[in-house]
Parts: sequence; C-alpha cells; structure tokens
Amino acid sequence: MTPLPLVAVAGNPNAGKSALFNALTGARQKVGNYPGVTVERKSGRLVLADGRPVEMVDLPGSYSLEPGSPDEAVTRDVLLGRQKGERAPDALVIVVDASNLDNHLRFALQLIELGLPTIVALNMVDLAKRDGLELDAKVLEAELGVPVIETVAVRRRGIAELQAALDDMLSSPRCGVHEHAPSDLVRLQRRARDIAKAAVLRESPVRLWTHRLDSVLLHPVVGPLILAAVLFVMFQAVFAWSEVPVSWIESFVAWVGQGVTDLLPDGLLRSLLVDGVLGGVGAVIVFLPQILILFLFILLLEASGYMVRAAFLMDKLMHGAGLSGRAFIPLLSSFACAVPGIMATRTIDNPKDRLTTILVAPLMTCSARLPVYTLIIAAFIPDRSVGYGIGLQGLVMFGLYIAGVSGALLASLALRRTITRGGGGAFMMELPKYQMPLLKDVVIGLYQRAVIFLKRAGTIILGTTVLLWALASFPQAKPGQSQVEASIAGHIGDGIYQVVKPIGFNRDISLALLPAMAAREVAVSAIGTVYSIDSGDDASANVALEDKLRGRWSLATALAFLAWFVFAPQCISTIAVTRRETNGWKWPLFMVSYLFVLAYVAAGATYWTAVALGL
Ligand SMILES: Nc1nc2c(ncn2[C@@H]2O[C@H](COP(=O)(O)OP(=O)(O)OP(=O)(O)O)[C@@H](O)[C@H]2O)c(=O)[nH]1
Ligand SMILES: [Mg+2]
Repeated sequence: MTPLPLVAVAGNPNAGKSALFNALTGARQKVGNYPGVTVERKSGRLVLADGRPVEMVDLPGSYSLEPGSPDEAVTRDVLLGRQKGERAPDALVIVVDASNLDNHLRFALQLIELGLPTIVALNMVDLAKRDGLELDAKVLEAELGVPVIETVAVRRRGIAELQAALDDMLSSPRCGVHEHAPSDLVRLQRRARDIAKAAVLRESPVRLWTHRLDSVLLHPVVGPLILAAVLFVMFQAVFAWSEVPVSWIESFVAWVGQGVTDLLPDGLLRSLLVDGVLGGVGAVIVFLPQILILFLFILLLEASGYMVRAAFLMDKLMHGAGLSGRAFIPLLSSFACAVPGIMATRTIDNPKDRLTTILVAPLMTCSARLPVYTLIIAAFIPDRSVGYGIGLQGLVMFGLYIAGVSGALLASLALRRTITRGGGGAFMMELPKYQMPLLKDVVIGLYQRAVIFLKRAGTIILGTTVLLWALASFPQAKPGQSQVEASIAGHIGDGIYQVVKPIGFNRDISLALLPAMAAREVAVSAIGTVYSIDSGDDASANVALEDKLRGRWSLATALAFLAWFVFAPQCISTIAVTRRETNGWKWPLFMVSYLFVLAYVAAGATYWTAVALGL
C-alpha cells in the first residue's frame, strides 16, 4: 500500500499551527514520538473533497531552518526529508501570524524556497484587526508566489477555504525539495519587512509608531548609541538620585549605634552590636537606594519592551565574541545576580555555547558589587562634574561596568578559541510591542528586590559579619597592641596579605577578601567591622566609613581594589550553581582559577600604573 500524501504544518512558535491543525483534522489525531528524541510527533487525517485521505503533521514551531533546539532540529529534518521515522512531506502549510508579519515572513520565505507545493495561512487576522492592522492577502500572494488564505484558526474561519486550496494543490501533484543551502538571514529579514510593509492596507497610529520607533532604536548605528546613552543615564542616576535617601539611612544607623552605645556598658555585647552588627550590616543597607534605582531602570526597560530590542542590538556583538544571541538574556540577568543568570543558560541548546556563557556570566557586574563600587568611588573619586552635567563618580561607575562587559567578551573569545571551540547556532526572536510600564508592576518589582536585599543583609551578611567580628575580637589584644592585628582574623589576613601585597592591597583588604566570598557586599561590611573594632571608642567611631577609608588607603590601592572586584572570584552561591549546572567540580574550579588570575593581573596592573602616574 502506498503511504498517504503527507502535508506538514510549519511556522514560527505561537503562530497558531496546532489550532489550525486541530481545525483541519478534528478528532482524527495520533500522538507519538520521533524515534531517538523526546520530540512529540502529532499527526492527523484529513479527507479531501474527492474522498482521498491525506496525513497531516503538526511540526514544532521554529524561527528558521538553522535549528537552535532539538525541536527545531526535528522541524528542519522533517522538512528536508531527513528525519528518521518520517517520509518526506508532499506539501506544506505555512502558518503566519498576521499581527506579527515581518517576523513570521522571514521563516515563511525560507520555507517557500524549499520549492514544495505550499499554502500560506495568514492566521490571527482577528487579532491584527483588533490592533488596527488590515492586510491585503492578494499582495502577499503576488509577492510570495503561493496561495495565501486568511484564517482565524480558533473560530474555524477560513478553514473551508484552506481545505479547498489543499484540494486544488494536491490534485496536481508536483514535488521535490531543493537542497537547502544556509540562507542569508539578513537578506530574508529585509525582504520579509518589505513584503509586510507592501501588504498593509490600513495601520493604526500605534503600530505605525512602533515601526517608526524601531527604525530609530534598531538602526545599526543610531540604535547602539541610544542604548549606550540609556545605560549611561542609568549609572548617573544611581549616584545622583540616591544621595538624599542614603544620608537618611546613614543617620538612622548612626542614631541607633549612638543609642546602643549610651545604653550598654563597654564590653563584648556592646562591641558585638555596635562593631559587628551595626558596623557591618549598617554599612551594607545604606546601599538599598542605589540597588533600587538600578532595578527601577531594569524593570522599566523590561516592561516597556525595550529590553528585547537591546538584546537584538547586541546580537551581532555577541556573535562577534563567539557567544550565542541567546546568551544575552542570561548575561543581562547576571547584572542583578549571576545565580539566576547561570540558571537561565538552560535555554541555550548548544552545550558549548552554554558552557561559555556560564563561564563568563560572573564577569557581568552583579548588584552585590554595587556597594563595593559605591563605597570606594564615594571615598576616592571627587564628586564633581566633568562638564555637560555629567558626574565624575557616575562616569567611573559606568567605566567599571564596561570593564566587566569587555572582560566577558574577551574571555568568551579566548574560551571559544580554546576550551569551548566549535558549535554555535543562529538566534531569532520576536519583538514585542512597546508598552507603557504599569506603575503597579514596577512598585511590586521594586518591593520584591528590597525584600530580597534586606533578607540577605539579615542572614548571610549578618552571619558572616558576626563571625568575622568574633575572629577579629579574639584573642583580646594586650594594651598598646592593635586588636585586629592580635586577633585570629588578623593572622589569617596576614597570610593572605603576603599574596596580595604585590598588587597594592593592604592588610585590611586582605581581611575582607575571604568573607567576601560569602557575598560580595560582605567586603564592605567586613571593612566596616574591622575599622569599627580597631577604632574602639575614640571619636572616629561615628565617622562615616568612606572617611575612614580616605585616611587609610592610597588612591592607587583603592583603584586596584575596584579593578579586583570587576573580576573578583565569585561568591559561594555562584560556584555552587555552576557545579550544579555543569554536573561536577571541573568547571567551577576552572572558573574560580581563571577569574582569580584575571582579578590579580588587573588589580596589579591598575596599582602599578597608578603608582607610576604618581597618584
Ligand atoms: N485570536 C486568535 N487566537 C488564535 C488564533 N490561532 C491560534 N490562536 C491562539 O494562539 C495561541 C497559540 O496557538 P497554537 O495553535 O498553540 O500555536 P502553535 O503555532 O501551535 O504554537 P507552538 O506549537 O508553540 O509553536 C493559542 O492560545 C491559540 O488559542 C487565531 O486565529 N486568532
Ligand atoms: Mg503547536
């Protein structure tokens, strides 16, 4: 018995393929698996007007014939007649979303090039109409060279017409897949855009504006400049807007400290509360306003629809650095924290792409490093303008973020040439509509951030700070001796000091490096605690931490410390999540080592350059 003619339903994810497939085949469906992969094979039966049965398969949604996931690989293999357990299709139904035409036509054009008998279902015309977009199917037909049928799959509108077109097409069989040569995606995208534009009958102002905005924001030259400007403003704001709320929190912490000092007699308990808890945790919670400002920007950019466009702009750069475009979202999340960032790499299908992304994710400056940067910048970089209303402090902060990103790109280039050579697929995504962010969503997002931050301050940061306080307070110093020097922590710090002395670090920094592995902010709380213990009861006890630093560190040391933290070996959570995601200790150990070397070299180079310049 000759097998039934096979019709494949293909298109972008969410085009409505399954809805259309259901409308055409009704209840006559079978679900199985393609052999050897965990991808579902959904097929159904359709009876043509002349009574001939036809088999129809509903393929996984795909952005192109260059697969980025196992699902997309099956789609490609079926379409090219290479899939095990499947015969080559005799005809194609391409489903496109009318309200998202330029994105969907790109894949449609690629599919039409295969040369199979093809019908395009222009689906979701109801949604397009609701959005104020009407399209001319005749123009599309002329441009694409295949029949185009308007459908609303979920309402069965256009299904009869589609079935009639299938009748026509399958009664005069012609066949043959052209061998698929990798397409020039940029050319396809441009052509898709032109066709989509030509097919517009009527378009609402909102859609028109989206297109106009995109032609500026996604412009190959102007777009990246605007993105850089947006990020620049963001880092300026982190400083400029936080000044007042930071000073409130500072005064509050100082007020509580004074209260405890007045209330309790001199002794261990008072030292624990004032030096340990307030000196450490207090030093960290003053950064709450800055973290919230950073997240305010991230939330607004996400909610407005700009973030995905930023990813789109970065795609080329990412490819240049040997990373998959899919790596952008994980790397962007790593600006908040590397842990969710590394977990988000699961969306990257290619194992080498994924490993590379995991290994460079800690180079994205996570928000936990913000307190360290802010403290050092506030202490050592003068708060003055460099002209045009641009603050020097914000500029330095921006530079530190850029240094992290450049480090990540360079590291990825180096890794792709050596350890993670090979692989790499194209990445496609859809651009959402621009939207006015909802105040409620932003407020909730910020609230959640604040809770997470304060929880960290109350648990891991408090815990390590108290531990450090204990290590720095015992054994008690003899009269005339520095307490910190006499303590256990002092001795551990001495050991580390021998290693980091050549790169300009002092003993206080050495003390902070180890606890900073628990969480990066602890570097700040640790220094806060150490200085608080060491200054004892004298007048300097209530001096702000940045003023204490200014008296004790040279500018060269401060800059070296900043450079260290751009690359600094990650916190324990990052190492743990890397172990989990890579199934072993090999990669986390590799990551810690290469980042340690980078941090060491960067800090050393910074220190010696600064010294040579006489800073
Ligand atoms: N309003 C409207 N909704 C539709 C139409 N076609 C499909 N949908 C809805 O769009 C969503 C996606 O449809 P699916 O049929 O699952 O899309 P798909 O192409 O099979 O998606 P993947 O299998 O994930 O690639 C579902 O919620 C459908 O109910 C349509 O013509 N109009
Ligand atoms: Mg589906």
